[in-house]
Amino acid sequence: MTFEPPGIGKPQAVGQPERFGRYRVLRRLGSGSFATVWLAHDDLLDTPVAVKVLAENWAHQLDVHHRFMEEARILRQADSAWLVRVHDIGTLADDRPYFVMTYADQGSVADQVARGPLPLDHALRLLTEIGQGVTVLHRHGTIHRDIKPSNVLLLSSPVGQRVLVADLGFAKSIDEASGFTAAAGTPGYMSPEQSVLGGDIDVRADVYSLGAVAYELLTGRHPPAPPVSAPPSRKRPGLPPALDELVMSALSPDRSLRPADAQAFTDRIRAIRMAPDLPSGVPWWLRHRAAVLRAASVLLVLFTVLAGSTGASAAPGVGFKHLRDASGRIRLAVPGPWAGQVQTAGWSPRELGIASGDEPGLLAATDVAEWRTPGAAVSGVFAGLLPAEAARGGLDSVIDSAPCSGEPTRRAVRDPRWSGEIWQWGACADSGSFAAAAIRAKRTGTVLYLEVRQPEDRRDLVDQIVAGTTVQL
Ligand SMILES: Nc1ncnc2c1ncn2[C@@H]1O[C@H](COP(=O)(O)OP(=O)(O)OP(=O)(O)O)[C@@H](O)[C@H]1O
Repeated sequence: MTFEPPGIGKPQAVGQPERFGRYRVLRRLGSGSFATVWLAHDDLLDTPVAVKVLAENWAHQLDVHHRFMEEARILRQADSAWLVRVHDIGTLADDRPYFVMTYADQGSVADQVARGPLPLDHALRLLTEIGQGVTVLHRHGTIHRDIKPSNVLLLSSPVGQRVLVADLGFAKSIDEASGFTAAAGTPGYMSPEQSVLGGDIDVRADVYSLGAVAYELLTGRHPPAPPVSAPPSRKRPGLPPALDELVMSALSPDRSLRPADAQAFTDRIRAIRMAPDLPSGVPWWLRHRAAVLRAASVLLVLFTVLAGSTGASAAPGVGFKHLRDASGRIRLAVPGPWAGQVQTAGWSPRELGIASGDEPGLLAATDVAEWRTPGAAVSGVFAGLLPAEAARGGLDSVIDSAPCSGEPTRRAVRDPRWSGEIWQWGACADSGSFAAAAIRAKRTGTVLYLEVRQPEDRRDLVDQIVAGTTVQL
């Protein structure tokens, strides 16, 4: 949520207009504090565009009108590949101004981080590009003042995605900002000096926000209110110490301790990215955060979906529950006592650093929220589909860092329907045994990634879970 000066609210609801000038309106993309953004089509140049229109209830407020025009001017003048580009500007019949921008067709960085912490190399690439966008603004003599993941949009490009820094609604010229400045920004991302009414700010306010964005991309959460005392590695062990140092210095309440500007911050991110020993991927215990959060939001957690408990296929003393994921493709047989909480909403192998969208996935555990916590006394099974090419190199290509200390026992899957391998650690972080498996259906070639956590080190249970698993095409 954006912190707004008193008296500022959301724009009034408006119906869908047909056109803004030559731009044919397709649909509404969203509304901010002062404006609504529409997806439109430029029929003359045959290209989609985003059109930002000042809200009716603010059209006669001179300072808001001025700020809106200023946003368009800065973006036009800066004219950078790392910023949203402004192509045109106009006025509606009722005198409201609008400006026409590049349409960012891949959502925002906030959408990505909502799925969980990002693989390190991906997070560093995004930070480099965001830093370049903010550097362009600083060179132009502008402080953004509201850098956050939802204001960083993504555009598809021939080599993947490109970052576009957007929403300069609070931007201020460096010359004006040294005097009296109204408080503005978004809690969680704004520097301590921005929340002081009348305080003076400089480009280092944006450096603080860059630090906050870095913290969120790495840990999945924005930092606590300043002063921030724990580095991101506290939440995500294994990060390079130089990255911890950079994020903590950017988040320093004393701005003289921060990197001098966006350029200095970005140069240090680049140097960390180039280090030969940079770890990749996301530690295994962070992977399911996204799935758990998504499940919580759609209330899929906390009950067993398809019951039908039977002891027919069980090991002595163990009754199995048969479960199915939301897509209906994965079926699992899980020891009944472990299936107290079930989340069926899928997962994203992207969180393992594998290029892929959301895939079917299922987690059944005694406590789904603790699944990723090392040392937690949790038992259960996770199963998620993998793109076939991702597992071609076996488990080596899926697990990038050892989830437990010591060497696992490795064995091939012996099952009439599945091939693949299982790695099993007998004692994992003092919390029982952990097994990981990448298994390929012999008939269809479908690949499934499995994890089993259990208090004892029973191979027979892992084998039975594999044997009780089916995947529909
Ligand atoms: N160029 C664009 N391409 C695609 N979507 C855009 C573009 N510009 C803005 N949007 C989307 O339009 C919506 C409104 O954007 P806007 O910048 O007006 O406000 P906001 O950032 O959501 O809120 P606030 O200004 O209050 O912080 C957002 O969902 C944003 O992602």
